[in-house]
Amino acid sequence: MRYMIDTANIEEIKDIIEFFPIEGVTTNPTLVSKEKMDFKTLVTGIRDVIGPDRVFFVQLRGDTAEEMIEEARALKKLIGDNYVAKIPMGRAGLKAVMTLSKEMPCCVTAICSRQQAMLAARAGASFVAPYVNRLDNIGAGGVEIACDIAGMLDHYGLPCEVVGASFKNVDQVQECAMGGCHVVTLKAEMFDMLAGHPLTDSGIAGFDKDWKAFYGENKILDLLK
Ligand SMILES: O=C[C@H](O)COP(=O)(O)O
Repeated sequence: MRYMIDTANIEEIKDIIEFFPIEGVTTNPTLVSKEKMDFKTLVTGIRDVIGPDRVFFVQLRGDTAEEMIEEARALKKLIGDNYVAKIPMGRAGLKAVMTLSKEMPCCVTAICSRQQAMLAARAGASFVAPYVNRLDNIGAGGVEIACDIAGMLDHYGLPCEVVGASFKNVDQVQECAMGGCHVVTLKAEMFDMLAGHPLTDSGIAGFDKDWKAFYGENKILDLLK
């Protein structure tokens, strides 16, 4: 399973990509609006921070397939080949994917059922984004749906990956990993939740104490001089 960060906050992105293995940035209209910035400045700012080797998902806002197609082409021109067109599930979205997927990778988002994902994949989407926590919150089994979708796509050999979205805890992420989800996109605070463990902290503190008992404040390079 690979990781992306789900934010439009440039400072969060800078921080997380420095310390964690992040394949890309996903955004949505809520996250983008939260930054209260000129849209073009924000998008180019994120583009410049993540560079050309990480993917950048920006969600389209058009009401029709034709509007979405125009938006996606303009965004690709601005961002580059690492742009992924994030397209809301629905009739217009599927129609847009059938054209756009010949020009750029597409992610169909707001996926809440297995058949939505299957339709998106058949339309040509490279990614589908099921909303894990939002489904879990209503007792609809978000983790199970995301994992079933991953299994279904792999079973049929479809070139489409699950980007699990909307996570609130480590268990959801881990269960998606065990269930074959290809990617998860997480809020910034989740990365430290995944990386941390009290036994890790106490183990490392023990090494530090034992080292200092003999070598004091010397570091390895001091002792190799
Ligand atoms: O784009 C979709 C978001 O990842 C949804 O996340 P959320 O449920 O935390 O708003």
